[in-house]
Amino acid sequence: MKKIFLATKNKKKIEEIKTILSNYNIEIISINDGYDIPEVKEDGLTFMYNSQKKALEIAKYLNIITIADDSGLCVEALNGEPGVYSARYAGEDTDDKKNNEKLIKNLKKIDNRNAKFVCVVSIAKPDGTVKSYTGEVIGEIIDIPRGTNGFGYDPHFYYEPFDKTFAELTKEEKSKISHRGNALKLLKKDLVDFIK
Ligand SMILES: O=P(O)(O)OP(=O)(O)OP(=O)(O)OC[C@H]1O[C@@H](n2cnc3c(O)ncnc32)[C@H](O)[C@@H]1O
Ligand SMILES: [Mg+2]
Repeated sequence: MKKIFLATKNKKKIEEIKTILSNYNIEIISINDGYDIPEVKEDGLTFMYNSQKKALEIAKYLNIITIADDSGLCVEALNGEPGVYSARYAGEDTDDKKNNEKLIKNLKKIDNRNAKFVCVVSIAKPDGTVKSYTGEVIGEIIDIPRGTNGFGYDPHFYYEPFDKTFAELTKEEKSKISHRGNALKLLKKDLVDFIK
């Protein structure tokens, strides 16, 4: 069975990506399987740049085909912030709670709550070949958090078609409509050919 490494230190992402790629005849491995991977500096200005950098560096380091995800929340009234800085919105030594507090504070007295999650998934080979796929999902930011599933900004991301926040969805429900799910849907079309 072919092996693919998931280059992320975010265990919630690992769970979501494994859910989405579960029906393939591939073995998905990650830091949960005892691999120690170096920190990849996310110093690009775009999701695409950071996503490819993470996938390529780890593919070369481990000599295994590698998938990476760079993602974030883009809020219209904040000119697309926090964007590529989503994970460290409230500073280098931050967490989901502090990031969410900063987000809600910055949206105080702002009526326009339009936002989108963006995800760029990249798959890279140790020889430097890389392909990327982008997925998005549109929602609204609500002040009062709802739900305990998911991670990051999920409790504040209201998805109108389901009348729920992303944190009120199961992994399976979220993956069907999420930015990550949408990006991985595109990757899946190429996957078998890419890993041949
Ligand atoms: O870089 P890796 O190791 O993959 O893990 P990370 O958590 O640092 O991931 P990113 O650099 O891509 O930053 C993404 C941040 O954007 C937010 N985010 C991305 N996808 C999300 C989702 O599905 N739900 C909620 N927040 C999300 C959340 O704050 C993440 O920490
Ligand atoms: Mg990161």
